[in-house]
Amino acid sequence: MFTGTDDFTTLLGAVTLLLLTYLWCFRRDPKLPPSPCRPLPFVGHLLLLQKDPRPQFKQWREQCGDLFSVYIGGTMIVVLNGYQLLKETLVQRPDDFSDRPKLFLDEETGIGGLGVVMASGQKWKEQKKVTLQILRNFGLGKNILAEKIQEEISFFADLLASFNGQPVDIKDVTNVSMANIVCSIIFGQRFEYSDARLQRLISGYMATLSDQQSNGVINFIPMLKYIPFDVFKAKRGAKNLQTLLGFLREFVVLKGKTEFNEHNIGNFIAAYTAEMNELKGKNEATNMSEDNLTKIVLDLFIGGSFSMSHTLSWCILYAINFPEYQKKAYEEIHDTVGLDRVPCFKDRPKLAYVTAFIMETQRLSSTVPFALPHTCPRDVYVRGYKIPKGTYIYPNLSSVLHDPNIWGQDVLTFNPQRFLDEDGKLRTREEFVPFSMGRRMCLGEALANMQLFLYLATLLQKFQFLPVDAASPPSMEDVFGFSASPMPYEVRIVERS
Ligand code: HEM
Repeated sequence: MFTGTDDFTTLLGAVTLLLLTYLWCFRRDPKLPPSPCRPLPFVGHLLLLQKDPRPQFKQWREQCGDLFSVYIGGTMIVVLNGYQLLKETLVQRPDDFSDRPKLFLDEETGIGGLGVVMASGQKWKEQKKVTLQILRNFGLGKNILAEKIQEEISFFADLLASFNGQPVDIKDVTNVSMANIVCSIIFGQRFEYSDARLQRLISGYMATLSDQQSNGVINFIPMLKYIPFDVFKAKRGAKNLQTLLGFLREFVVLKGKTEFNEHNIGNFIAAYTAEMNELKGKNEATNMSEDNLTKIVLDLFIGGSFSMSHTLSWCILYAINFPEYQKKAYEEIHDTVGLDRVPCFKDRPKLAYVTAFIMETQRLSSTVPFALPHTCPRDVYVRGYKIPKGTYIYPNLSSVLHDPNIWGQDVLTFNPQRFLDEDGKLRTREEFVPFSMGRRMCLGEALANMQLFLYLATLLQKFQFLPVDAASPPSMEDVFGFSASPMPYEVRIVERS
């Protein structure tokens, strides 16, 4: 029989043992980047992390410095903050900071690590180079890209006109139009907005992005995927992504085999297939394959749809909230291009205010605040701290785009003027990094710039964007998820006479 004193001693011993085990397991290597506080066993800082970590990361940067670490489960994540540090790492040491970590959902596709977005090393370099080359070729000479974009904009403008100034949720329609642009580039065809195939693609990618918010934690605590009832949407996420990939693969077969013609390579799938056939015909070493192509098609579809749709929605939201800036942009278009023809990409150098309006939208909205996760292929040292091989590294782009030391104390105010000099000429700044920095920078930057310019210039030329209730324009707060999107809002789109 134990006495009360024995019970107490046993309990005290057990607690001490647990405490020592915890301190042993979670002892800090002083060389690792500092953390805001000691992580808890099994969960790390998970319970501390807010749904929107941006304000928290700002505070932790002040507490720990530009480089800090957070733990989810036992997995360390390093957050890189500030322009100088991002330059020191992503730009000046590309071999150390350009790989991607493995992500659970990508592995579930069965073709994980292929394509561009999730690939690393030599395979990634080749696929990115080929993809960029094809897009560049489309942008040269006859400029297939500009033609496709302008064709889509004219359908989009007809749709907006059909609303007759009635309130409409702009996000629903921008989404469809942006996805259609990607379709015309990769498949060589656009769809009617009501076409079931387009709707299927859009619902597929939206489901994938929304699932990622629930199952992202599995990347750091893998055993969570075995929790019953699919609490973390692991199975659902994998199934949705498989469905989307299967559908895209049908197009790869259609455009790359069934309808393939070496002399008509005006769509991405055909151009990639022609290049692959040529290299294989010459027996040259290449990683080009149908699986890589399918994955790139997925990358372009997701990469080219959500960020573009969010950015255009932000542009229109700011236009509603700042009618004086909308007017200024319209007047510039009116005085430079006139009203008898639609703006073309060659007009861009003359439309400095419109361009500054888009840049300020991208800076303030910072739609992809943490870029995509990077990793290092070996242990590396930064500012005296060790980042072990395979660590998840998040470049905090918002910390640059919202840095008052770069942009001034009014950093959170929308003001296109900050991208113009005294003579009204465009002022580009190297700290403008919505597309990230270094080798992993967005592959679609040039396309995005052309697309955003053509959309905004054409839409402002044709329409006035007005709030539904002039006394209370829609909120400029964002919704933080995989990206930062505007809260749903309605707008009245009135044709200019
Ligand atoms: C306003 C629009 C866009 C923004 C703000 C944006 C932003 C980004 C960012 C921040 C990254 C991550 C870079 C990193 O990991 O450091 C990225 C990667 C990527 N983006 Fe974009 N993007 C946009 C439009 C597009 C478009 C139109 C496409 C293609 C049609 C595209 C395709 C990609 C691809 C394939 C990658 C992966 C690049 C790599 O891993 O090497 N993006 N983008």
